Amino acid sequence: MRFWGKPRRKSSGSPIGDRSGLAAAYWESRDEELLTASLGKIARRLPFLIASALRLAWQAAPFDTAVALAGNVLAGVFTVYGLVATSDVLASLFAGGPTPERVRAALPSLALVAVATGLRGALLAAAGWAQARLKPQVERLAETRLFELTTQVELAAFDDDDFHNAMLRARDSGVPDTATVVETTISALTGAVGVVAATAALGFLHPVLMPLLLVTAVPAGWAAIRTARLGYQAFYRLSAARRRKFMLSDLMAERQPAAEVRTFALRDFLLGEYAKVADLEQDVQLDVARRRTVVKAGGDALTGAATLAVYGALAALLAAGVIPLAVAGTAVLALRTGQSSLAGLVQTLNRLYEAGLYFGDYLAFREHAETRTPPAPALTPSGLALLAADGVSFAYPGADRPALRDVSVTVARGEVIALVGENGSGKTTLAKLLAGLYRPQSGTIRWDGRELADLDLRRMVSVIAQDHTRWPLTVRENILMGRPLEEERLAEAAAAAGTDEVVSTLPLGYDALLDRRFRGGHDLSGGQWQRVAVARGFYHDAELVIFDEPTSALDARAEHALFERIRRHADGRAVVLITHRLASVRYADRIYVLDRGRVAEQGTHAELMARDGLYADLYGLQAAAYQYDGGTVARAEEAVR
Ligand SMILES: Nc1ncnc2c1ncn2[C@@H]1O[C@H](COP(=O)(O)OP(=O)(O)OP(=O)(O)O)[C@@H](O)[C@H]1O
Repeated sequence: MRFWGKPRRKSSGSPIGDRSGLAAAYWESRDEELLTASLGKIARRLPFLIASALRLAWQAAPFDTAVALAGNVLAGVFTVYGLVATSDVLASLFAGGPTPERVRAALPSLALVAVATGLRGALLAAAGWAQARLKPQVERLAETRLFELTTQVELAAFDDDDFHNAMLRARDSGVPDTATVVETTISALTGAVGVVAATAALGFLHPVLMPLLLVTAVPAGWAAIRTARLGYQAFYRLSAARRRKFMLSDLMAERQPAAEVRTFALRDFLLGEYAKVADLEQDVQLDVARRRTVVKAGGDALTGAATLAVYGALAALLAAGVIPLAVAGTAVLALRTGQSSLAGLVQTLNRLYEAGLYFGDYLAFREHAETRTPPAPALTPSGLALLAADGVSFAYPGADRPALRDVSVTVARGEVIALVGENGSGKTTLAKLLAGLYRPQSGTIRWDGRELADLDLRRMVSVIAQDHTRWPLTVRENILMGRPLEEERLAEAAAAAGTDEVVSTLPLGYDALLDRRFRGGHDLSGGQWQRVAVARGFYHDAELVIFDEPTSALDARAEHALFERIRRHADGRAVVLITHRLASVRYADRIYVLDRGRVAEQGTHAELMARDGLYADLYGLQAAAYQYDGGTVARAEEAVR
């Protein structure tokens, strides 16, 4: 039951004071459905769920699936057999004659009961083992299939809220519930086989006994469903509170906000907020515990009454001579077996339906993600002579205005072009389009005359992103990123980016793990991380290298050295440089000035200064900021460099 189990939580991301930001989160999207699902709805959906789960189980582990299914079915057969043989034992014991003879007569049937029980136990053990083996294999297959898709879908899919939420739901709830669906499917099958076996045994004993099973099982089934519903209701009532609690727990126990919690003295405030939510949660849980106890007691009382009625009916059948005593005795055993199987079955079906909703999300996501996976291009370019974007426009999914409008730029081998402009003018977006990460909605981008979409650009383009990832790996792995180690190149790349200085301060050097969450892990400063990211770009010997704000966190000396190195790096490659440090783009072969998604100006530094437009304005502003004591712009520029 989800309510009592570990909730599927992800960090809420809600702002601290946001009391209204309690709308349902992606992992709660199914709560309402669980609350309102009718038995009919559950029953209609089950065949699809069971078929999908069994197909997946078969793909993950055919042998274990077969053993789990066959073991349970055969165990059911032996249950029937054992019950019928029990009736023979009782018939021999209740027959007339001296006791030793009656016992002797019962021995063959007794032996059959023992064999049937032993075989049933062995089959159930084998099925249980196969079932336990299935779980990790199914989970692994489900997860692998998901990640094969998430690493392949077009990048734009991650900018689409609906896609992103569906992906998170599939990953956080769908994958774990896939194994649950398989597990509960087999448990449901076990329960169903138990019910069928008991019913069949009763039928063998006397057809009139069959409906009695239903009478005893109905109250237990009702109690099982009612208890589950109470759990859903509570879970639903608490969903907003739970989200707030997750958020508070992140704020109080995570590393990143720890400093501000102290500097702003937020402790009492946060603990107070936590107490409010925890009180509410506790009240609801205690209320549910009380109501569940009442339901269970009611269910037990009703089951007792039903059992009494069934025994009364048995006694009546016995008195009327419809069934003999031995059959009545076996019927009691069969009823007990069937009763517990049926109550278990109802509970399992409820769980199956619940897990099935998330499993359904998983399946739907996979289907949708397939449609967002671009076909693998067959052509890998041998080099790059000219990359040309022509009349390119692009809008992010859901954005009300385009990030780029009718943009044309070119960069040739051996050139450095610079993209400059104010925040939000579209520089990073253009760089991502040039790298083939997004596709333009209109216009073309051609790599030596071929559309980017037709080319496999892996290993051809290297992007040092502005918001580069801080990979929780060693320094060496952070630079190599899966490429083979070439010591000399690693040393060169590290020296060019100034990463060698960072490495020399780490006790384990290149083997230092850059993640404080692990024992012996290190963290780096923003500038040190940037040096690692830049070394990665140099190490990956690509045809097109894009540096997006590579020096934003570097000190002045490192920045100067890096721009020098980038200029040299352009030898034999095409380089796109995005930076706000205009003094550093003076030597670019061409500068494109972007303004609200358009190329407002383009040319060399001298041409743009002579034009006295936006670039000259921005440049003048920066240079003026460096002027001191009446110094000239020329002196100031020197200082910038
Ligand atoms: N993933 C995204 N989804 C939606 N809109 C985006 C996304 N990334 C950027 N934008 C929007 O696109 C526009 C251009 O953004 P872009 O990051 O390209 O600007 P930029 O010139 O690189 O800015 P900066 O100098 O701040 O890095 C902005 O209006 C921004 O809000």
